[in-house]
Amino acid sequence: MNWIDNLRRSFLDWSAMADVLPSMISVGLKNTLILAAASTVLGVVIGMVLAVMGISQSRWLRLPARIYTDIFRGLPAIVTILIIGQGFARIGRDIFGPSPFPLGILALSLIAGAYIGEIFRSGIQSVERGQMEACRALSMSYGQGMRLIVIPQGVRRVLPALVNQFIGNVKDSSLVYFLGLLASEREIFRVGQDQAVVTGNLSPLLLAGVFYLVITVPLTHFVNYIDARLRLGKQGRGLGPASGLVEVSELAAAGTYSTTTAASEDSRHFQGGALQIRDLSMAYGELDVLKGVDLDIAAGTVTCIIGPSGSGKSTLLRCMNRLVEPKSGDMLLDGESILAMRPEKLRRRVGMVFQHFNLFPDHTALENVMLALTKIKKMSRQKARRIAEARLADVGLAARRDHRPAGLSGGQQQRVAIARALAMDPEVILFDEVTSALDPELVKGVLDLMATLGRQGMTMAVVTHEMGFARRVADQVVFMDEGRIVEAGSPQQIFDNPQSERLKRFLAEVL
Ligand SMILES: Nc1ncnc2c1ncn2[C@@H]1O[C@H](COP(=O)(O)OP(=O)(O)OP(=O)(O)O)[C@@H](O)[C@H]1O
Repeated sequence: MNWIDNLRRSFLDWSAMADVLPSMISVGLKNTLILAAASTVLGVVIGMVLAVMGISQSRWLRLPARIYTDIFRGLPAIVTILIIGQGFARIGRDIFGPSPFPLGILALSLIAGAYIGEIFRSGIQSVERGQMEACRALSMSYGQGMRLIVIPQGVRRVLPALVNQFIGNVKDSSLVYFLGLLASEREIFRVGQDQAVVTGNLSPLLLAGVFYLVITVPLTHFVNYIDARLRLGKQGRGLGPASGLVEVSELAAAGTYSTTTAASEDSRHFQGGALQIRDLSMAYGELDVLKGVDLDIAAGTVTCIIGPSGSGKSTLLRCMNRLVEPKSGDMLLDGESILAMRPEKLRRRVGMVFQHFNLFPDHTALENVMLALTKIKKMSRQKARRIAEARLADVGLAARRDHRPAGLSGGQQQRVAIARALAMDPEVILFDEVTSALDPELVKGVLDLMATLGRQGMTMAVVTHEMGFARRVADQVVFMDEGRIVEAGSPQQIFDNPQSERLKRFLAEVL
């Protein structure tokens, strides 16, 4: 078997491998890691700048980012390395001395930056819009929302892709030998190749290949593990997924909120604010969505807004905390014009709970509730923690405070969202179809909690399809159609004695 011997001599010459091993480790491995790590770090900086420019509103920021990316992604790596490494050799010598090593790192960084910028951009843009809305509803500015929630979440999503980029840099570092590195600067490939020439066989190169795999393969598995941990977080042991019955009993056990008792037995009392809406109109472009809405919501009362899909219910709610801006009209909160307030200041007083919860997935239940307290209200962590724990206990989730949203049922997530809004101590809470995304058996827990808040004097505007809830809990029911309030009155007036044809038809369909 002559050819087997040939192969063995070419690739498995153990003594040639043993000879090259020390310099492979002390020179090659070290330099490859320096090249790859430095160019990844620099590439991350360049990439983050490119990503922020790339998603900017300004064309003059987007355009240069686009051109940069197209150029450095389009050119073969070796061309960039030679152009930078040799074309700028003189300047490089003046700045860095005789070694071409720093220019090699720079060239690799410029290439990596173009890819990393695209990775970051797609990561940031893949974060659901609801996350930024939740930030704004918690009275964060756009910049704070980006910095605290959207960018970290986007970056976490692309962590595996970033590690792939590091792996790419490990491999691309083999190209900088073209620049004529000094002997002490040779990377893995160059050490292997030089020794292959000396021994006349490919075993040192095979060893170089093994070294590359030793770096890259464990890294891939490690990042997958980290990714899974970040996503799921630390899950409490022994607390499995909850059924609807468990959810209701969680609330009953919470003590402060009882699900069945009358107002006198509820221990808390909120100081709800009063809302007045005057001739409010709003349009999305050409589409008139609200057409002169007038509505009074007395302090400490529950107003349920019902109506067919597309009638403008959510838009009316979103005007009240200025997630969208009306075209004309005004809204008053305790007599003060909402439109004259700074939106961030308004949103401290008017909280919001969304259909899809919009919890921050990388944060535990406790951290979700604490975040705005520490970052917006500037409370100490201790104080914020105390308040957050109390609000989570109020909604029956003391035992699940260390869970991330992914480890909670929809009903529990929604109760965390309510605790998060309550923790800001608002005067009004807006509820936008908060049970529509829940499995039927989880709806009751959330509605019971809302009913209790209503009895405790929180001013609530509730867009809902739950007619039973509206009838049982609302002080006032408002029926909207085609951007107008068609009828408003007590639940008895609306459900038992509807006046307009449109409301009669609507009730016939939904009841
Ligand atoms: N961001 C937006 N851009 C453009 N049009 C929008 C936007 N949001 C809502 N609309 C449109 O405005 C109208 C009112 O929407 P809105 O969500 O307020 O209605 P709704 O009564 O809450 O309906 P639903 O019960 O289906 O949520 C609809 O025709 C909708 O398509």
